[in-house]
Amino acid sequence: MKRMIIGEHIVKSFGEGDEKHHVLDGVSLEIREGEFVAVMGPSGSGKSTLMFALSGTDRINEGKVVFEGRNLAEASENELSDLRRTQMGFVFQQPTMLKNLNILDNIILPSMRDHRKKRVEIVEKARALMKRVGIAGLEQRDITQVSGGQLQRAGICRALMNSPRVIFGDEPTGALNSISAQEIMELLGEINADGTAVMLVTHDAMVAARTERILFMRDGKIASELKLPRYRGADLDERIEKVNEKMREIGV
Ligand SMILES: Nc1ncnc2c1ncn2[C@@H]1O[C@H](COP(=O)(O)OP(=O)(O)OP(=O)(O)O)[C@@H](O)[C@H]1O
Repeated sequence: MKRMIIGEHIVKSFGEGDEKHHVLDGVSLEIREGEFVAVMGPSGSGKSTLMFALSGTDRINEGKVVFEGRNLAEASENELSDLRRTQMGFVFQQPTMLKNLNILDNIILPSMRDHRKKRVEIVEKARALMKRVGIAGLEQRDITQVSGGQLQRAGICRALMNSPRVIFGDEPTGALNSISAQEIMELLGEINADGTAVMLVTHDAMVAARTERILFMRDGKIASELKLPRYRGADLDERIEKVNEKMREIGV
């Protein structure tokens, strides 16, 4: 598979002088087209910061991030925001949705900024996605009238509206009970199987065990990596055990 994102010796620091702290301390990695990757590691090890660096959400201090052949350091803020909107989807622990809009309008909101598209086409796409993720019929509900799992599905629809090349997820199952979490992972697995790369930050070994490559971070560096065969619905417990074993081995 072709390389999609290349990170070379990424340094990201916060603070000044004596207070300066390298949150990412020379991280190099590659994400290939269609890959399913998880990032694990202790709290504060730099997982979310890495995701923000790779997605061009945050500028880095040193090193390089190349997305689809494009050096992000050379892109303007507008170009970065276009790139994120058209090529990337984002899913967070709690989908940030507006209370005064119903589910459908929340899903289509970011796409409505693209004036080249007609509302009717955008709505049609949103309805198709809602059907695909199992929340057809909830279009007119308020965001307070659906379950956490349903809201996350709506967040995933929103992330898929522009058919991104990659979905970045920061603890996408973190606010869900274990059944909903499994269902959301099932869905992300299907989206990945259709060719969209997925990169998830997680503390949950069950989540990581469903991916095919797990990066373990410690102190702003990638301390280790675990590769797994593509998950096909069996042996999840064994996979979880492999993840836990690796974490014990490297002490994270
Ligand atoms: N904007 C910021 N300003 C200052 N420090 C920051 C900023 N963003 C992150 N940090 C610091 O960088 C470190 C890494 O943060 P990051 O959120 O990447 O960790 P994480 O591994 O994702 O942690 P968690 O699992 O708790 O979400 C933390 O010490 C955090 O306080």
